[in-house]
Amino acid sequence: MLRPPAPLVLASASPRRLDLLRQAGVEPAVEPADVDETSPPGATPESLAVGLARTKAQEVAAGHAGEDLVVLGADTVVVVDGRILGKPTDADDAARMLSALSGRTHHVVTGVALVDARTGRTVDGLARTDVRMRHLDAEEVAAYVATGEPLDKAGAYGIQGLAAVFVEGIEGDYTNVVGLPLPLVDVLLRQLDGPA
Ligand SMILES: Cc1cn([C@H]2C[C@H](O)[C@@H](COP(=O)(O)OP(=O)(O)OP(=O)(O)O)O2)c(=O)[nH]c1=O
Repeated sequence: MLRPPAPLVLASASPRRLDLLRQAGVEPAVEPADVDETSPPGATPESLAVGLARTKAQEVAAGHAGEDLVVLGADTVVVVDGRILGKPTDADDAARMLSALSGRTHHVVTGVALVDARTGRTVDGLARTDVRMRHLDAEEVAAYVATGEPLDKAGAYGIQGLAAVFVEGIEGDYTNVVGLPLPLVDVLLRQLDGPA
């Protein structure tokens, strides 16, 4: 279970992140951040994920300056062949992403940032999980995309949903793949509460 030092605000519209926090015993206020998620040229997956997590958390924390709250931001990207896959723009983009992941091992990176709204202190970190996906044929990809599940998810799949069938194995934290690495959140909450 997580034990935040102050009430938590989730700076995210992701229902998966809310579910994971609830699973860990926390009922956060939800205040999605409105940030531009396009990848700047030269960004690495790690710098992008952590940078966006910080931007999301700091934007929401700015609206609560001085309040005794902890704001959590996160960003998840899928990486294959060094290429960053965010959320697909449409069904064709989703099908392209799934074809790129078919029969391969890729990795999922989630950046997490916590901001103490009272002091402005920010801590961040990232988690990485390798995911091995079995071969998917074109007809199967089309059927999966038609369910709509891939469209709001990085890499165009949900390991917690229908795509569980496609995943042969993972190396690393499962909750990271779903969108919020709970063991990392625990470490960061302790860091935020500890000496500077
Ligand atoms: C790889 C993978 C991603 N995802 C989801 C988690 C995230 O919601 C989403 C990645 O997009 P993000 O941009 O990280 O998050 P978001 O747009 O959903 O929410 P916000 O920006 O407001 O924080 O993909 C899954 O649900 N299952 C998976 O297996």
